Amino acid sequence: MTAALAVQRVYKRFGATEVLCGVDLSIEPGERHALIGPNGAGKSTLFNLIAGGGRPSAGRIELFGVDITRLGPAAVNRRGLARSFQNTSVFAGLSVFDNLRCAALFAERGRGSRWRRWTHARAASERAEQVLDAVGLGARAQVLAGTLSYAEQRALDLGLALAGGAHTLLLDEPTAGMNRAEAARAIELIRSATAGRTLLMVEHDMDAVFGLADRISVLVEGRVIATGTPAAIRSHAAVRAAYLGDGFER
Ligand SMILES: Nc1ncnc2c1ncn2[C@@H]1O[C@H](COP(=O)(O)OP(=O)(O)OP(=O)(O)O)[C@@H](O)[C@H]1O
Repeated sequence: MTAALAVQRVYKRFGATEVLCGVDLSIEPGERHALIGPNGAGKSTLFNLIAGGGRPSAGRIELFGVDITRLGPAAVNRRGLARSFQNTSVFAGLSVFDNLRCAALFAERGRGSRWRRWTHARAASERAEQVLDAVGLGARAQVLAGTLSYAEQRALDLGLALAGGAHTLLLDEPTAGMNRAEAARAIELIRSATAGRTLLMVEHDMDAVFGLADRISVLVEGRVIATGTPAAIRSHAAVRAAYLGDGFER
């Protein structure tokens, strides 16, 4: 089967510093994959490269078999990969619904006849309605996005990626800055709203990682030292030594 996302022998150097040293990752369509590792391991650098925010020094990145190594962020996004940021990217002055409609319109942006543009506008509104419910913001549709709570803004941010039609999502610390109850709700929301899509997330919260991921890769000093199911990673001696610690019993 063609991988949804394939990272092949990827290196990244900044000057004399080698931050990524031959990273391989293969993520199946529909898989939820978490990337964990200590601070400075290179997780954000790898995310940037996948999303088109930089070029690897060497190696190749494929999205559903298509080489995206040298594409910029907009071109990668057009091919169905969306990245959500810790700093949410919602339009504060627009309503929740209009945020979602804009994302859907942008994805549906139609050229051609007036009739075709009208049908695109209608399809965008319908998609916005669907996503609104999927991310649990149905009751907040007409509220200005800037007045949402932080957790709601993260939900809307996820909604923007879904409304844009992304089949592959990169989530950057989706529960960062949330209390335990908010984080637990966010995990459930991500699980239900992204069903059937491919997910790669960087996350430090081990409840979120072990609760959501089908497989986990552990990055240490620019190298993937282990990839496996949560159970395999939990009991992996090198992972425990390098990252989880011996007190980790979840
Ligand atoms: N543009 C850059 N120029 C030079 N060094 C960089 C650059 N970007 C990142 N680095 C270095 O690369 C290393 C990896 O950083 P990165 O942010 O990818 O790690 P991380 O695993 O995401 O860490 P954290 O969990 O703290 O976010 C760090 O030592 C960082 O200082």
